[in-house]
Amino acid sequence: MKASGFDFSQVLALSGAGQRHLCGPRPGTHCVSLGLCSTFLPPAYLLQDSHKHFHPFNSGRPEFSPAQDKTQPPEHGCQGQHGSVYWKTGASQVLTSLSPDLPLREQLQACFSISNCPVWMDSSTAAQCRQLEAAVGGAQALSLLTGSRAYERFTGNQIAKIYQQNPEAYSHTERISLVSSFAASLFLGSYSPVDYSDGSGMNLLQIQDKVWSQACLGACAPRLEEKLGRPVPSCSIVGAISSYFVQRYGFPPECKVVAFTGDNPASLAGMRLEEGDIAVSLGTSDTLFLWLQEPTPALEGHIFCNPVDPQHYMALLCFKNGSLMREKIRDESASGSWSKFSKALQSTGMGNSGNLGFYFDVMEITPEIIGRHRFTAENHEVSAFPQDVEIRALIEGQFMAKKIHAEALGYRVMPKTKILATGGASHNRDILQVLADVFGAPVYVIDTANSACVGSAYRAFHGLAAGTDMPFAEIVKLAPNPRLVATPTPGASQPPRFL
Ligand SMILES: Nc1ncnc2c1ncn2[C@@H]1O[C@H](COP(=O)(O)OP(=O)(O)O)[C@@H](O)[C@H]1O
Ligand SMILES: O=C(CO)[C@@H](O)[C@H](O)COP(=O)(O)O
Repeated sequence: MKASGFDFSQVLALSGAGQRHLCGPRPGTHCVSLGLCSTFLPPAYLLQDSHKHFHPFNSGRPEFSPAQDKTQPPEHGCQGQHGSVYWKTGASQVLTSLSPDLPLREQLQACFSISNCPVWMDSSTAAQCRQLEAAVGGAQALSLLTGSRAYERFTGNQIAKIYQQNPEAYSHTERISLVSSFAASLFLGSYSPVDYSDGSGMNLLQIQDKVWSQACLGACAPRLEEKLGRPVPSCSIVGAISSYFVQRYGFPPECKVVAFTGDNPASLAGMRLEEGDIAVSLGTSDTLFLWLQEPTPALEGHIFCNPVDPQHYMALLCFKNGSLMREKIRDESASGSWSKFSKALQSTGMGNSGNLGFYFDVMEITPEIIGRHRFTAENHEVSAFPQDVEIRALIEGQFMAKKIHAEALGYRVMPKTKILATGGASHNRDILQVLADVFGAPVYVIDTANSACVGSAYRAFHGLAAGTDMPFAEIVKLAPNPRLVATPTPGASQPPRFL
């Protein structure tokens, strides 16, 4: 397989992202960079339930076979960051002695102490968040320590809830994996450590010292450190491929597994972000991230350890009302058609004649707010807009919120700033034009919208070379440059005429 200027057929490393994008192994190659599950891991294993939970190994769907690899669409469940998997006492022994004659599902289905595992869309842990913040001296103190104030989806709070509501299941848990380290564990045939970058999405890791915070662990659940294992740098080789994959699927025994990470850190690697750039991922959620030399934790947004440079950091803002909200407005105001949605953007002007809207059908993360709010140029709140105005109000409102929140964290659009767009909605040029106009900066896409997937491939190369101290930039220097798709319309940064 060749992609992005690299010949991946020589790669004997696996590196993944807890995400649904994947380049799986293809006949005659040894490479793999993968996003969690999709076509390679049997979708059945990680089937997702309304984005709230996923079920390791219990969906009853057909077992993976190499033939299925070619036919399964890469859309079946899995999750991004923050999801967790609970291995039952004794599971490690099963994992290390898998028979290549049997499917994973058959052998592992009894290995989990929790069958419906929480994923990032679960926001039911507000009480645990308040307890965690109180235990470490408040939201700001927690943010300084772990890079984020307490967030409902962050894994420490999810673990705390499981411990409080189901102490028996918790006490029968010998290991807790993130979705990313869970997938790596399958390939290793033993428990994989959590990497620093995905580990930063747990409210448990001291992002500067790269160790679990004893105060946070103690506030969440007892004996948690031993269940999590020691975190490792994101570019660590965590071991060799298990004999199960060698014998059953023909992986070369020399194949190494590089620590898996979350979808957003993997995307940062895939987009080869440079200082001053902003990456905007328009997936199920909308996320915005950038490379930071120094951490600047705040009460809004997150600071994670950087996945490709252990000395540096990345910032991330997550907006829950992203594509699913756009789909709702598309269905209501554009008869379910993206092309009609685009026409509405083309037929309305920048600034929407002063009409402004904020659309949060589910409780938003940044900021915590729910409901639809529409305002006319005269600042009157109204309950509806004409269809075309509604569509532009949604898209302009979404991007204005991103810009305002990013600036509150200290981001500044610079003359050399590139906006790198990825995710499903980055296929839509008209949406990207609004992005360019609101930020006043050019928008680029990389060859594939699956930046997390390609980032995992780069990380695999980087992991193999890490012992040689080769910087990530050197690893990706042959990759194609991002493609310019939208530049700000002249006058976009001027105050609108209707004011
Ligand atoms: N042409 C389009 N215009 C706008 N949005 C689109 C378009 N095509 C796909 N999408 C959106 O992309 C989303 C999926 O993005 P993707 O990056 O695959 O998701 P995930 O976050 O699950 O990886 C869908 O929810 C869909 O609304
Ligand atoms: O919670 C976050 C980031 O903190 C989300 O970005 C998840 O990582 C899921 O991403 P999508 O699959 O919805 O894009």
